[in-house]
Formats: sequence, structure tokens, C-alpha cells
Amino acid sequence: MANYFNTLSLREQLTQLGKCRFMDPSEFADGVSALKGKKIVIIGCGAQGLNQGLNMRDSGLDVSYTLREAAIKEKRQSYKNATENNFVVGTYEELIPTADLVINLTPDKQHTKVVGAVMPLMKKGSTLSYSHGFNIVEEGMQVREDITVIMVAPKSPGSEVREEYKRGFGVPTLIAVHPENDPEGKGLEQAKAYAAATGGDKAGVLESSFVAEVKSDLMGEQTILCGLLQTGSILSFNKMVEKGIDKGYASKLIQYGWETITEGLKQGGITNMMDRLSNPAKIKAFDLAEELKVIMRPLFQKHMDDIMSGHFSKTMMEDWANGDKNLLDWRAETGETAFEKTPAGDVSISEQEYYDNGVLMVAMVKSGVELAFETMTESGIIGESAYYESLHETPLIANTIARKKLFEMNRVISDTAEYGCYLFDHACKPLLTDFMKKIDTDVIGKHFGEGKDNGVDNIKLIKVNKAIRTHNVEVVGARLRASMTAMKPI
Ligand SMILES: NC(=O)C1=CN([C@@H]2O[C@H](COP(=O)(O)OP(=O)(O)OC[C@H]3O[C@@H](n4cnc5c(N)ncnc54)[C@H](OP(=O)(O)O)[C@@H]3O)[C@@H](O)[C@H]2O)C=CC1
Ligand SMILES: CC[C@](O)(C(C)=O)C(=O)O
Ligand SMILES: [Mg+2]
Ligand SMILES: [Mg+2]
Repeated sequence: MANYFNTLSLREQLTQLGKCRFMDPSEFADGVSALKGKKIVIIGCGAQGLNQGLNMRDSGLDVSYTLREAAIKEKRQSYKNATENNFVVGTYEELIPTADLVINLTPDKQHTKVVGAVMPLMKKGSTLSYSHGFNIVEEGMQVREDITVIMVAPKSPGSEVREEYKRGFGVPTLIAVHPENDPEGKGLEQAKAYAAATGGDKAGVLESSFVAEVKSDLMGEQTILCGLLQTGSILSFNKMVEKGIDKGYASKLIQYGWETITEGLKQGGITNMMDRLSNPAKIKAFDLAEELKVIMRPLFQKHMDDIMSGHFSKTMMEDWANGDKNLLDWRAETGETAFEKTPAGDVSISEQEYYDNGVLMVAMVKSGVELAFETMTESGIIGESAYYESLHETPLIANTIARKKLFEMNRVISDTAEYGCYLFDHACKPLLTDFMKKIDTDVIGKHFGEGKDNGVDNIKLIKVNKAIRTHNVEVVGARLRASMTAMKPI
């Protein structure tokens, strides 16, 4: 199998990368009807499998799970997830031949094996769905001609797919039909019904392509969504401890700080997150973010280039073939970091204090969101998609850190995202060494400017406000958020 993207002509690559249409909510007027009464079988009951299945069932669809035989025999966690939630579970042989829609929610590294095993069992004219297009785009999986191949990719961890649905909202979702596999022309209607069943239509759906989803998803997860949150957590914690801030306080400020400050981001973009700071702190965060953008831009560009060329996927697949050696070593290393091992202290931190004492964290979020958005759009990814993959999803990932720190984030995201997160983190920490030497507790750990005059230079403040508000991520974001009328605070 060859990298599908690399087999396309440049013209076709650009067309597929740029495929992205924001769908009007009226296009979902038929709700889940295209899948009503159809038999839906999900392969795998992990982070996405369980949570998507719960939403689909609550939306009135007929969902069951198929697991590999060993998982059923040994009553593994996936088996418990499904049976404890009263879903029917069966082997591939028992359930796949009955399915109208087979949803593959196993880890990307297993897709070739899993699809190879289920394809001969699939009904003629049935549909195969993915939530990430890696297998199709990076591995070039070829699917039987009579089978329709669709993608419904929530731009969120599985846990938040469920939490947002329960709040009456949803998560932005990219849907696509593989151009090589749409024999009956029914792919789009089914993908729309599936997105409605998971709640995606309430947050925003983009009609996109497998290619655009893969290249943007890999970029988001490696940089702002997971990589930079990991780097920022470790560096900020170490700095506070080095400067004598109580360890329990430092641990708590970071663990819950990302979630708190990015809630401001989700509701009102970078503008609102920055407006939560005092004027002097806002100017400081702006200047720090500008400095961070200069330092980190080449690294963001390298990640995008490696994703586009296929170098990233090739090297990660080498690690798959090597029994995930790098992934497992890096996971263990993360577990040993001082931040991870220091429990949050029993101290109270008010919502505003997370902003006032976390100016550096605000600067990191601003720089990372803007850089990810700029790098993606410069590479042909459309603004709406880049917005979901940077600004909107950052809070959804931050929610997982609030639960159990980096361990939880890396457990909940896909193995693919986890691998890319460590790659970025390992390259980013040394890049920020000199920058971090200049950082003191005024911007991380203590209230910025406390006890000082709150005055600022008006001209500078006007320039800063203008730069924040006119960035393209804010322009696109304001438009997209206007249609997120069902968004709820956490
Ligand atoms: N994690 C996330 O939040 C997101 C994931 N995605 C995509 O969703 C898909 C699923 O990822 P994710 O939910 O993280 O996966 P998980 O690792 O959480 O779950 C994997 C499930 O697949 C089963 N499984 C593992 N290996 C095999 C195998 N060889 N054969 C059959 N079943 C297997 C596991 O069960 P057992 O080992 O017990 O058999 C488990 O139930 C991926 O394509 C990913 O890129 C997309 C958006 C976000
Ligand atoms: C951010 C990581 C992700 O792409 C996701 C949760 O959207 C993943 O692969 O887990
Ligand atoms: Mg994603
Ligand atoms: Mg991903």
C-alpha cells in the first residue's frame, strides 16, 4: 500500500486539502433519519467507540459492538465498557455480516489489520466509517468497490464528545466521503445523519475530505492541542518550583489553569481570554506571545512539512513495527515528570486568579493557537477547519488535564496524537531554554503587577487590542461561534 496523498497530482492534492464547506444547520433538518432502523456495528469500545455509541443510541439509533475474540473472552476493559452500558457485544463473524454501517474505532495502528479482517465479512453495499482518515490517506488502504467509505471525525477527545452531548451541545465535526468509494452516492447523507446522532451538528459540521482531515488533525494534535500544553505544563511547573512557589499551589495552578483560561477562549476567542487580564498583564502576555511565536514558528512549520510530506507518518509507522518502543518509553518518561508526580495542593484558587497568576500560560495558549492556525492556513487548510483544530479544541483537551493531568490527556487522545505530542514536546523544551531563563514569578505563580500602578501606555494598548482582534483566527472564530447557539459553559 502506498501513501494515498503522495500518489495524487499536485492539483488534486490542493483540491482535497482545500475541501471544506461549513454546512448550514438547515442541512441537518432530516436529523438521523438516513440511519434510522439501520444496523450499526462499532468495532472497538475505547475513547471514541464508547462515547460515540452512547450518543448515537441516545439519538435513537441501533448500535452494537464487535470486539476481537480475546477482548470478549478475557472480558477486557473494552468488553466491560460495552456490556456495562447494556450494549450487545459479538465477534466479527456474529455481527459484521448483519451491519449496514460498520464504524471502525480501533487505534490507527490497527486499521490495516482490522479492515482486512472485517472487509470479507461486510454485506454487499454496506458502509465503512472512520473517525480519522490515517488508514486511507497515509497508508493507502483500498476498500472493496461496493462498499461506501465515509468519515465522521469529531474534533474532540471521546470523553468530551459525550460531555458536550449531555450538555445539549456537541463538538465540531468534519465529514467526508472517500472519492474512490461512493458507489451508490449515499455517503454524504449517511455521514450527515451520523454527525447529527453524535451531536456534531449543534457545534458545526464541515463537509471536507479525508486528506484535509488527516493533515489538519495531525497538525493540531502535535502542536497546540497536546504538544504545547505538555511543554507548557512541565516548563511552567519547574519554573515555579525553582523560584520557591509552593509545589502544591504550582501543581494546582497548572492542572486546572489550562481548563479555566481556555474556557474564556472557547466562549469568546483570544480576544476574550486576553480581556480577562488587567491592561498591564494583557500587554505583557501579548509581548511574551509575540516572542514565543518567533521562537516556535520554525518548529510548527517543521511539523506541518513533515505531515504533508509523509515523513511523520512513515517514522511513526516504523515505531508501530518496532512494538511502539518510542511511544512506550516516552509515555513512561512523562509519568516521571515532577509536575505529574506532584499532587495539586489543598488551596483555593479563584477563577480570576488563574488568569492573574498565569500570564505565561495565557501567552502560551495565544501563541500556540495563532501559530497553529497560521501554519495550517498557509499550507492550504481552510480557516474554519484550522479554527476547530486549534482554538475550539484546545479547551476540550484542557478539560482532560484538569481531570488527571498529562497522564489523562495522553490516555484519552489517540495513540497517534500521543506520539506526535511527545515529538513536539521533545523538540520544543530545548527551544524555549533561553526564553524560560528570563521568566520569573511575576508571570507565573504570582499576581502580575500586584501592588503596582495599573497604568499603561494608551497607544500601545490600542495597538495590542487591534492586533488581537484582527487576527484571522478571531475573524473566522467570531463567525463560527455566532452559530454555536447551543454552547454551554462547563
Ligand atoms: N482518542 C480520541 O479522542 C480520538 C480518536 N480519533 C480516532 O478514533 C479512532 C479510535 O481511537 P481511540 O478511540 O483513541 O482508540 P482507543 O485506543 O481508545 O480504543 C481502541 C479500541 O479498539 C480495540 N482494539 C485495539 N486493537 C484492536 C485490534 N487489533 N482489533 C480489534 N480491536 C482492537 C480496543 O479494545 P481491546 O484492546 O480490548 O480489543 C479498544 O476498544 C482512531 O482512528 C483515532 O485516530 C479521532 C478523534 C479523537
Ligand atoms: C487532539 C487529538 C485527537 O486528534 C483528538 C482528540 O481530536 C486525537 O487523535 O485523539
Ligand atoms: Mg482530532
Ligand atoms: Mg487525532
